[in-house]
Amino acid sequence: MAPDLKYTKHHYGAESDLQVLGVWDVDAHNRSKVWVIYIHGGAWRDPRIIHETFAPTINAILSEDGSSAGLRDRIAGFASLDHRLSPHPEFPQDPASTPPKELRKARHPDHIDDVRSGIAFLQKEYGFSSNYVLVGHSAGACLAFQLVATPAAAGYMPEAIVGIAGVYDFTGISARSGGAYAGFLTAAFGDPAGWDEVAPMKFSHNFAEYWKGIAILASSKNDELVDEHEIDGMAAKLRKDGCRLVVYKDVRGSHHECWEKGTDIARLVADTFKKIQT
Ligand SMILES: N[C@@H](CC(=O)c1ccccc1NC=O)C(=O)O
Repeated sequence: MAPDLKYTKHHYGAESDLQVLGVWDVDAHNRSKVWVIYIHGGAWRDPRIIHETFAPTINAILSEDGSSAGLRDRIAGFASLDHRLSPHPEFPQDPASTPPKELRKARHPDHIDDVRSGIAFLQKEYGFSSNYVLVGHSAGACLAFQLVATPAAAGYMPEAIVGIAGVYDFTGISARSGGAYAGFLTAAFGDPAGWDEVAPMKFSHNFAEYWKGIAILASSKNDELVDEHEIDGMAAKLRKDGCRLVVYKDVRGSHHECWEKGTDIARLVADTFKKIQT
């Protein structure tokens, strides 16, 4: 797992074993350098998709032969966040016998509260202010945009968000899935009547109001789980709000292949570094 970097696992919360994050130190205390922070996907509930799934991308960014040659010198470190998860019917837990810290019973806003706490923990430790690129896959991309939608996070706004295969419109994707996604969306966000209020594509406020960063949205034509409506709708919302936006639809492979391989996410991060100041 990114073998030439020092890896440390930190607990940023005491309520759940999932309130942890991983740090891969490149030049962590150099405040002129940029952090790359990852939020995994897994539909807010999949216990198999955890912060360590960022490792292939880190390796691809550090490999000098790809699109990211020379990038290492600009990077302070990599961090990857876990957050509390919602219940998953394929991984049932008995509340009577499961230790409270292991029980997956999160419901919005628990996931986003944890993302905010995790980033606050990193800020306290390393003080990088806005010198970070926030990368999110699927549900993680949704969480990244939820983060910058609230003024409470103002001190910690990222210079850029890279959203890959993101889920941004819960009502829309649930309808297009023929109801197949209603289970995990309800587990994460409760009654469908409240979904639009918390879905990034449906936010009533303007994204550019609190966040001045650049949005990079990416998708794969071969994504079997998240269709093109999600990226198109989110791009339209960000464009309407006047955000700086770049859209890439050239990610390869199935929904989960991009983080399993890491090379396409590495390329997106490298392109993002070309667009930011630091
Ligand atoms: N493996 C996941 C499914 C999943 O990740 C997913 C399925 C449909 C649309 C988006 C998904 N992931 C988003 O984070 C699960 O079954 O919980």
